[in-house]
Amino acid sequence: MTVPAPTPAASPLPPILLVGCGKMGGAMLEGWLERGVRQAVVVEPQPASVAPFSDRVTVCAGVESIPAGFAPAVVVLATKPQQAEAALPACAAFARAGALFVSIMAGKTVAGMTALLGGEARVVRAMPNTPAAVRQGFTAAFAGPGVTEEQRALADTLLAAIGEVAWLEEEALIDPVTAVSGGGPAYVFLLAEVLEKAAIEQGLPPELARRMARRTVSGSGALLAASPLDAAQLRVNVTSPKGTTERALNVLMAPEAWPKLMSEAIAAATARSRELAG
Ligand SMILES: NC(=O)C1=CN([C@@H]2O[C@H](COP(=O)(O)OP(=O)(O)OC[C@H]3O[C@@H](n4cnc5c(N)ncnc54)[C@H](OP(=O)(O)O)[C@@H]3O)[C@@H](O)[C@H]2O)C=CC1
Ligand SMILES: O=C(O)[C@@H]1CCC=N1
Repeated sequence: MTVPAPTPAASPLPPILLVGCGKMGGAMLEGWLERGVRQAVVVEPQPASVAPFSDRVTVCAGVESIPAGFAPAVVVLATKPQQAEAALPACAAFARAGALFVSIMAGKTVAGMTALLGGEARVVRAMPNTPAAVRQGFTAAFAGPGVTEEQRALADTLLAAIGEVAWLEEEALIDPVTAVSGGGPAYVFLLAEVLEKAAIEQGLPPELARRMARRTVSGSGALLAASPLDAAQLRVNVTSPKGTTERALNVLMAPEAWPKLMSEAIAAATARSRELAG
C-alpha cells in the first residue's frame, strides 16, 4: 500500500491593506484569514463591521492612521463605488510605493481608478462574490495597463485563496460578470426564501420549511459542485416523467417565466454596472 505524500501547506498570503470591510470586504477577509495571511491592515469607519476581525487584524478608522512602515504588497479597494472619489486619493502613496491595487468595486473602470490614485497605480479590476467567506467564491479579473506578470500572479494567488478565478482579456466583460456571479448569490438566496414561503403556504410548519429550503439549496449546490453532469442533466434526473417535478417545471419554465425573467434581470444588472462607471 502506498501512503500519499502530505499536501504541502500553502505559504501565507502577502501583507494586505483592505480599504472597506463591509459585506464583501469582510467576506474576502474571512477567506484570507482562514487561508493564512502574513499581515492585514483594514481601513473601515464602521466599528461594527470590523468587530469580528479586531483580534486578528490591525484596524484603522482612516488611511491616515495606518501604522507607519506598513508596506502592503496589495491594496484591496472594497468601498461602495459611490465612495471611490473620497477613498482613493488617500491611497496614492501606496501606488507610488509600488503596491498592486485590486478593486472589487462594481462599475469603476481601471482608467477612472488610476486617475483617482494619482496616475501611477497598477490596477487589477476584479469581481468576487460572497461565498468567498467560505473559500467557495468565484472571481473574474482584468489586469489593467502596466500590471506585470508578477503582479498578475500575486492577484491570482490572493483571489484563488477565496475560490475559483477566471481572467478576462476585455475589461467590458466585467459588467455582465458583475450581474451573473457578483450578484448571483442573491438570486440563489432568493430561491431559498421563496421556496420556504411556498412550503409554508402548503401547510408545512415554518421551522421545517426553513430547514428544508436551506438544505435543498445548499445540498443541490454541493451536488452541482461534485458532479461531472451539467445542471440541465441534474435537473432531468429529478424530473420523473409525468411526476410532480414536471408539473412544477411546467410553471417555472413557461415562456414568460424563469428563463425570460432571468435574462431580463441579468440585462438590468449589467446595465447598472455600466452606469456605475460614471
Ligand atoms: N456585496 C457583494 O456581494 C459584492 C460587492 N461588491 C463590491 O464590493 C464593494 C463593497 O460592497 P459591500 O461590501 O456590499 O458594501 P458595504 O457598504 O457593506 O461595505 C463598504 C464599506 O466601506 C466603508 N467605507 C466607506 N468609505 C470608506 C473609506 N474612505 N475607507 C474605508 N472604508 C470606507 C463603508 O462604511 P460606511 O457604511 O460608513 O459608508 C462600508 O462599511 C462595492 O463596490 C460593491 O460593488 C463586489 C462583489 C460582490
Ligand atoms: O449589488 C451590487 O452592486 C454589488 C455588485 C455585485 C454584488 N453586489
